[in-house]
Amino acid sequence: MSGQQAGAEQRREESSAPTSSPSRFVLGLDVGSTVIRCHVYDRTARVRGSSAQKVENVYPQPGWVEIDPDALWAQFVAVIKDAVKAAGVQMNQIVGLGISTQRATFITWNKKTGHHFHNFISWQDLRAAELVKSWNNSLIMKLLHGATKLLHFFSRNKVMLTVSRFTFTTQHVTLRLVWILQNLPEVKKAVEEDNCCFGTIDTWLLYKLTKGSSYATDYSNASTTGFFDPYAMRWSKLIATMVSIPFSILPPVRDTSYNFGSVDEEIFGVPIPVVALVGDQQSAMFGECCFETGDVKLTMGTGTFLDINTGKTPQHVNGGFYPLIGWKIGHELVCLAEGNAGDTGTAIVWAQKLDLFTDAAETEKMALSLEDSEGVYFVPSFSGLQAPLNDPCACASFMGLKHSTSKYHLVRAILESIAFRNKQLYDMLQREIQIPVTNIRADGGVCNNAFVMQMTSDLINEKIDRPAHFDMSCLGAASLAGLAVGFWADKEELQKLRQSEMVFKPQRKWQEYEVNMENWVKAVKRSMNWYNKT
Ligand SMILES: Nc1ncnc2c1ncn2[C@@H]1O[C@H](COP(=O)(O)OP(=O)(O)O)[C@@H](O)[C@H]1O
Ligand SMILES: O=P(O)(O)OC[C@H](O)CO
Repeated sequence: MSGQQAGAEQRREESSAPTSSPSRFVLGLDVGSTVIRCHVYDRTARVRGSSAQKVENVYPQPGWVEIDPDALWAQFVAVIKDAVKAAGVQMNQIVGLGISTQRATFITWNKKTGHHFHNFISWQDLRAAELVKSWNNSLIMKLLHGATKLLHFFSRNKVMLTVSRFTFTTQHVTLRLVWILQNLPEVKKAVEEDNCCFGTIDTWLLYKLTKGSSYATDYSNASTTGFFDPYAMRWSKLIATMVSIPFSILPPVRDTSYNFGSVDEEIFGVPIPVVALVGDQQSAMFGECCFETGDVKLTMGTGTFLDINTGKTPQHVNGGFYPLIGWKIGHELVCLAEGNAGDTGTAIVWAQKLDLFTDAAETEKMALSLEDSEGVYFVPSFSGLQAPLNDPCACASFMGLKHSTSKYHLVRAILESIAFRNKQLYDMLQREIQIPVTNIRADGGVCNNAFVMQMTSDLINEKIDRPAHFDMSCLGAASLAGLAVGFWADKEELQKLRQSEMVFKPQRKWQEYEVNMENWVKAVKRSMNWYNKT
């Protein structure tokens, strides 16, 4: 049954329901890299109850980042129960569940027993760095690039242009999955016996929630794996064949707002329909109501993700920004182009662990208490540097430390580095995407920070709108779920419900930052290729 069909049924049910029937709500969940949270939304999109827990990443070796699936499952169930309790409502008042997830974090499990073969391998994990390097320098890639460049020259076909510029990254699932297939004998054996399931977090949660009766992902999540073809809208035969990923382990891909099946009654006591699966950045885009071509959102959570709505067709790859499926709802297909920086909130969390402050909220005042960072620069690169530099071997570093450097300077340098990365990404967007930017909307935990917001607005010389609630991934998932069950009629209704808290306007000319930014770029360059030398 499609999301729209489910919606029609729900609307029918509501119109015949007695007026005294209890209020209904939808749940929006976001499984982030730092926090897993659930909000209970009413019809006005107001949050009626919430719950959140910190996600515990596991670091078994330098550069490896994993999540224990059993711990994640326990947290997922707990935040739902706690949020519903906090809202003071009953589980049977929940008409739909929408799940937004960190993308490209994956797991494999035994098809017969449902037992996982290993922890989730996070999108931040660098174990495939060597594979990435050797594939990108391989003869096959050179031949592929050469052949498609030639084909593009004669045909002007944009798909050929995209393939001619395609490179692997550690953030893609592709070569991390290849690493698992090559290094875990148990997985290899299961694949040979056709007993292996692959899934990103959404797929695995759906499988767990439905006790194995539903196995699927959605287009937005699939498009972030690195081996999905957004032009043909199916798993990429070319990439899967090239790196030997067996098709037999991949889930079917469905619409984003869709009836994926109901939660097994044993879990929450009632069978709640799972009616949206969506990648967190695409979800934030939907929650921000970035529905029109040219709408931009800037999410600053664990990482920074800058996305632009590019309309119905995927953009060709031009270096840094990559094409993604935003969402598919029936005949409506929205594509995005995205650029990212891997370490944003991670830098804040790291500094907090060092006791530079006790609460992230303090960082804003600490930064504002100084005129400048006194020539101290921070390079936010715990998981390498993404576009435009694309260096998985870059190190995180402070440069320009002096006897007079205090923790305040360090904190200010960290916040400035986030704004500098935003400027780098925005410049890249303007260079690569030939679509005029309409609105820019920010979200994610770090957008709480007015220092980072103002400096970003100054640097890019644009207004940036901050919503009343920053958990746009939760709201997006809830919105997509709500549309599927007729809780909300259409996107126009959602647009009317959107609340802006503040608009940051440029106050200083970007040239005032020019010298600082140049010095920061110098620091970034000096941090590059570090782990190759040591
Ligand atoms: N006022 C603040 N200033 C700077 N960082 C903040 C502030 N409030 C929250 N954060 C950071 O936001 C991050 C969490 O953002 P969130 O969007 O919830 O992450 P994710 O969805 O990736 O799990 C954390 O690293 C936290 O330290
Ligand atoms: O955990 P987040 O919210 O920073 O998002 C992670 C991204 O989805 C990775 O692609």
